[in-house]
This record gives sequence, C-alpha cells and structure tokens, in this order.
Amino acid sequence: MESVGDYEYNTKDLIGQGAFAVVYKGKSKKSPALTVAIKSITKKSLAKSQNLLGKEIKILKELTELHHENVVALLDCKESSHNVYLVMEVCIA
Ligand SMILES: Nc1ncnc2c1ncn2[C@@H]1O[C@H](COP(=O)(O)OP(=O)(O)OP(=O)(O)O)[C@@H](O)[C@H]1O
Repeated sequence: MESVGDYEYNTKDLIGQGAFAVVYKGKSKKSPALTVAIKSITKKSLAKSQNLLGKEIKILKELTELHHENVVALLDCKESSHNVYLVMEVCIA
C-alpha cells in the first residue's frame, strides 16, 4: 500500500490515466469504507504544466466549497519528493 496522508492506495488499483497523471482507487485509513480517487502527478511532468496544476487545484477548492452532489470534492492535497497527489471523491459512472 502507498500512503498519502490519511489515505492509501495500491498501485494495482488503477482507475484511469490522463495527460499528466495517473488516478488510483484508494481509501481512507481511518474509515476504510470511504473510497477515494487519488490522482498522482509526477513532478517531472509538472515542469511543463505547473500553471495548469495550480489552476486545477484552485478550481477544485472553489468547487468543493459549493458542496454540490454533482461536483467532485477535493479532500486533500499532498506532495512527496517526486509526486503531487490530489485526493478526491471518487466518481462511479
Ligand atoms: N475523481 C475521480 N473519480 C473516478 N475516476 C476519476 C476521477 N478523476 C479521474 N478519474 C479517471 O482518471 C482518468 C484520468 O484523469 P485525469 O484527470 O488525469 O485526466 P483527464 O481529465 O481524463 O484528461 P487530461 O489529462 O487531459 O486532463 C479520467 O479519465 C477518469 O477515468
């Protein structure tokens, strides 16, 4: 298990992949029934998209304030030496 603050995920539980990130299914360590999506962005790819990530975090924080059922909330934001992690509510299609 990989640890991201109060959350954890297994690298085999890949949900999806975007241009700059991979997204894993994870869970809360305190409430394991709480499933989350953990977006892992490598700092290497960030060099090209630093502004974009800053904008995405700002927008996610603003949208989270709305507490709207159709808007995915940003639960946490962490960084390690090589990655930035965004912990979000998981969307199940
Ligand atoms: N909160 C989430 N819940 C469930 N699945 C998600 C969530 N966020 C992302 N995903 C999945 O992971 C994939 C990659 O997401 P990501 O945000 O990295 O890229 P994208 O939005 O698809 O494209 P781009 O990289 O161009 O922004 C998505 O297409 C989706 O399938």
